[in-house]
Amino acid sequence: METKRGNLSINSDNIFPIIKKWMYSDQDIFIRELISNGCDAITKRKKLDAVGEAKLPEGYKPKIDVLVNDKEKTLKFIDNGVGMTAEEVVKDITDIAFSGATEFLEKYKDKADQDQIIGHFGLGFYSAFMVADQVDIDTLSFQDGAEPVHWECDGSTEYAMGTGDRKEVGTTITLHLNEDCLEYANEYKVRETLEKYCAFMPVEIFLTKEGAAPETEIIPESDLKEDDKVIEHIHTDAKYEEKENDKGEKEQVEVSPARDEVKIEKRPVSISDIHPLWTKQPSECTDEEYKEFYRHVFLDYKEPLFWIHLNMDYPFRLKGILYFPRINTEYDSIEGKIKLYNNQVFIADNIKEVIPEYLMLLKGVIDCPDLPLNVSRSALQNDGFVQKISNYISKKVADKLAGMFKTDRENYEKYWNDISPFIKFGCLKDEKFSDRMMDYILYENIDGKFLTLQDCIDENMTEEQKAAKKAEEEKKTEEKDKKEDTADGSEEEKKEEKSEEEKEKEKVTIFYVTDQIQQSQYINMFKTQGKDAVILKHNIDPPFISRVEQKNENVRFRRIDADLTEDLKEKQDDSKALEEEAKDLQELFRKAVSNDKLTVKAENLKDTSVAAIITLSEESRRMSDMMKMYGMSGNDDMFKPEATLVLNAKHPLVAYIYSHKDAENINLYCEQVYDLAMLSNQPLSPEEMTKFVQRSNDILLKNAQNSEEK
Ligand SMILES: Nc1ncnc2c1ncn2[C@@H]1O[C@H](COP(=O)(O)OP(=O)(O)OP(=O)(O)O)[C@@H](O)[C@H]1O
Repeated sequence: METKRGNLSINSDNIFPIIKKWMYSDQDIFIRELISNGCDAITKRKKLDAVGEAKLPEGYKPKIDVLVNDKEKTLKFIDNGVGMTAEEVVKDITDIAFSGATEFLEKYKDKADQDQIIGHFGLGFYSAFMVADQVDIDTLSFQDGAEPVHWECDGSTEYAMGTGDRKEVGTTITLHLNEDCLEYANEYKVRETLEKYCAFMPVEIFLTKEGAAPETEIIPESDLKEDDKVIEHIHTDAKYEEKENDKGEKEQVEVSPARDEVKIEKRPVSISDIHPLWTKQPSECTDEEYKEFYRHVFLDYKEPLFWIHLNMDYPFRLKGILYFPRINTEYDSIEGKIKLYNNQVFIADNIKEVIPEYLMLLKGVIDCPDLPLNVSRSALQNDGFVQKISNYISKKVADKLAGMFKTDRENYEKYWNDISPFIKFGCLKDEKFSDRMMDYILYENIDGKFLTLQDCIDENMTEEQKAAKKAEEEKKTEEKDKKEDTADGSEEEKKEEKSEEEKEKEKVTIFYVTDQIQQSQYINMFKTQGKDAVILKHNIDPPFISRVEQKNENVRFRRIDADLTEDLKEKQDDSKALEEEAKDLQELFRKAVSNDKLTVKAENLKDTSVAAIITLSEESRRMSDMMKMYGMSGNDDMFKPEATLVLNAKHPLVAYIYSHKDAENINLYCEQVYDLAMLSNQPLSPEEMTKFVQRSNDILLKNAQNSEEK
């Protein structure tokens, strides 16, 4: 073939500077693009063979070799795919591919920053010019009588094409690396990039350093395989030693047998696993395989809790595995990773347009060949199809969890504390997921048992609420029966509007604990009176319970120190007297602790060991917690939750204070009682703590002196 010179059909004088600059951020994708082209060419060749249009040679093994050469500063991609004829090189490379690249750049060059294109698909062959000053193609088509072609282009708009010297069908792309990109002549850099993008490509990929002496290994002759490149056969004779036998005679004993071994070139190991686990049927995969895949892909040596194998063919194709990772401590930040693939080609991590946000906390792989990847991220966001994918994944996760709840409750409970942050976050972020999951949310109670919301409601309903519920149900059935009896059933349904007060009355209160140590006094009181509370101590819980309250109008959550339920108090015989007592005590305590806004209540608590406790109004505490979370509270007292000091009128100390209001040390006692109640609710400030310790010492000293006087 005569050497032909031609012009690339492009508008811009030189698009390569644009390619280089524009793509700078993830330059390494050229490796993925060139390997993908090689894979496509191999797939085409196999297909042509399958339909009888081409014949694969005996023992054909599809593969792509990647050769790095740091001396020559080249990087080569060699495939044994279909190859190209001269006409095809002109048509596919100089015309089509180039116009594709030009169009691509025209479209996206101004949007590069804010509107990144997913995975930069569509740039193809010309991405090689991001790192190379010159690119050569050496190719031989599978077609009968095809001549080898050599094509080269130095990054200007001109190219040269002539007869090449390739002997076998397939294509070699040679990149003459530019001075700024010599890192791609480094074996380790290329290996790292191949592992990132090509770890699951459907064709085996082998990386070799050109010119380096091959590594060798010695194996037993019996393990030799047909493909092994033998360097030498090694025979080692058996070894004997002279030893004395039982009879005291000397004899030759064999100490190591004769060996036949071979020195071979180290067997190449493919960088790609061509059959990744997600491509298999879930029924064919073992637990060990799932765990091994997880370790290998995420380099996380903590075993995952469980996983979901996604496998869908219709209405779109999607396969993948999502793992629920184990969180070590409640303080571990949860950081997941979802790797997105398109036909086993890695696209990117954590693409929030496709994967529901809360699932990013999981770890996993998703392969969706139908994803429109050559569009911008913002377009993906508004794409109905992408939305469907996201919904499907979300539904699958909810189904799996619901299934586990129903059929494997024991494990579900075991994993609950690990998985609940994901689930609760999901409920907050995704309305549908929340609807699907609400019945399967567990609440661990103070005895370590796991309850559903309905269990919590049932156990916390007061007798009045139970009676009211029963009455309402009976009324409903009666009305239904009546309606059925009326021939035309036309009677209009009368809906009774409930007043706010009625609604409030109907609400079942579920108490919760956020800190088992700090709130232990309250927990003990609850336990003694046979009352229950659930533990909700994760950061996600405050917004989560607000969501549950919104969704279930008849439920309200109160922290265990929010209020005193009637169950903890004696049936009051003389509330008037208690009110009077509270009034006097309030005056006394306000003066003693120098806080004229302090609210003091007197109650007859059943638990006579408790002298005083603090209650914090739920609303003001939630507000204050929220302020703290957003770092807005500062030292401002305005956001401190409203505290009430509840004194147990039945406790002898409280009774003493009440009946000795004018005693000499009464302020000291009041302050101490107040601080002790505070201490069982929250840590004291450093100043408060210092005062408390000093005062405790004073009281002890006074007590000691008194005993001495007696
Ligand atoms: N290694 C190869 N073997 C055979 N043909 C090839 C090879 N590399 C490229 N081609 C041909 O050149 C064409 C253009 O390649 P290019 O990578 O620019 O775009 P593409 O692969 O068609 O699409 P994409 O934009 O998704 O990469 C290919 O469609 C193919 O016909």
